[in-house]
Amino acid sequence: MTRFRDRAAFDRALAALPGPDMLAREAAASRQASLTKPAGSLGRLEEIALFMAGWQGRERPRAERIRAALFAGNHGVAARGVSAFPPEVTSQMVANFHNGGAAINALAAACGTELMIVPIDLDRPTADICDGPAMAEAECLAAINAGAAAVRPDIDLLLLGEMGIGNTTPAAAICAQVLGGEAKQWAGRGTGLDARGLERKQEAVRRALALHGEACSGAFETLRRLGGREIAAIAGAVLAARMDHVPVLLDGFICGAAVVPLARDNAEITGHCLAAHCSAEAGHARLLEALGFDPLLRLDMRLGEASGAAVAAQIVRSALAAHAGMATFAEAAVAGGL
Ligand SMILES: Cc1cc2ncn([C@H]3O[C@H](COP(=O)(O)O)[C@@H](O)[C@H]3O)c2cc1C
Ligand SMILES: O=C(O)c1cccnc1
Repeated sequence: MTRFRDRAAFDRALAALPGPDMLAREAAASRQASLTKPAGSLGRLEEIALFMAGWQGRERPRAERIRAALFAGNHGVAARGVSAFPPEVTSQMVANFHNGGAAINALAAACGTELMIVPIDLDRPTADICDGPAMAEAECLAAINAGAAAVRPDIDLLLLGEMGIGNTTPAAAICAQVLGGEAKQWAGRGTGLDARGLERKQEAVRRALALHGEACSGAFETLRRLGGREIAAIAGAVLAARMDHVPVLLDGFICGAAVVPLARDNAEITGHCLAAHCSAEAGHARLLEALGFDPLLRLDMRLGEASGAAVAAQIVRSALAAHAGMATFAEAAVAGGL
């Protein structure tokens, strides 16, 4: 199924976002108030349980079917030496994901999530964003739909992540374009660039903004000009998840940057998303603040691949285990507080 037939369908979906099921959320809140603990004593775990209840439409939300969707794409701008690694690492890592040898394989197994790897046209890198738009309209739409195709309404929680050598450069360009600020505030060391590499990366972001800035009129056009296939796929998955009432855990800097153009068009888009962690990439803390996210974890991770989301999924599991499994004051014959 193609979720978005054309750019207009994408725009329409973004303009008409469904909200959470407030009745289910209220039912979950009354259950929570009756559980054998001082009110509020499970802190953010309580908020997470209510968030999940609202988006799943269940008083006792589930974490049985968790899917990590990992999108991969290649980037023309990588030829400018903006990454510490060569572009062929993208497809080599996709092979590694299939063989079970990457960090995300271990972390997804540790928290019992299904792992879906979606390489998108790896043999056709996007155009260099310093020279022209990253993608043609049809290519961007196809990438957005590849992201949307990873979403099913029966998923309890969707983790999103990416792999694409060079992709912190388009991510930084998107942030600088939509959120403002200097290229150097958004361009970080990525996979471990040295000082000269960092200068090349900042220059690439400046050139991309000078070329595309005024033409980035809305979410689709910003993703098409400055993004990449895996970035557009994440944006498509976030929007499709909202349409299907599937809660989302966003991974790191690149994943967050994919949401930034959507949030400029409709700030409500972040409602069904949690930020898994604050990565060590330079611009991530500022990005999270701009989107209004308070990340679940701060572990100085800077990997991508949905790795931070897979760790944070354990916290969501814990929140739901307490919410569904605890006894009420009445059931346990424990005296209630004042
Ligand atoms: C072996 C390896 C595994 C990775 N897994 C994720 N990334 C991460 O690094 C890349 C972004 O950083 P930059 O913009 O500096 O290239 C993305 O592929 C991201 O997912 C990796 C990078 C490498 C080298
Ligand atoms: O924040 C991230 O997820 C990240 C940072 C650097 C490189 N790859 C991913």
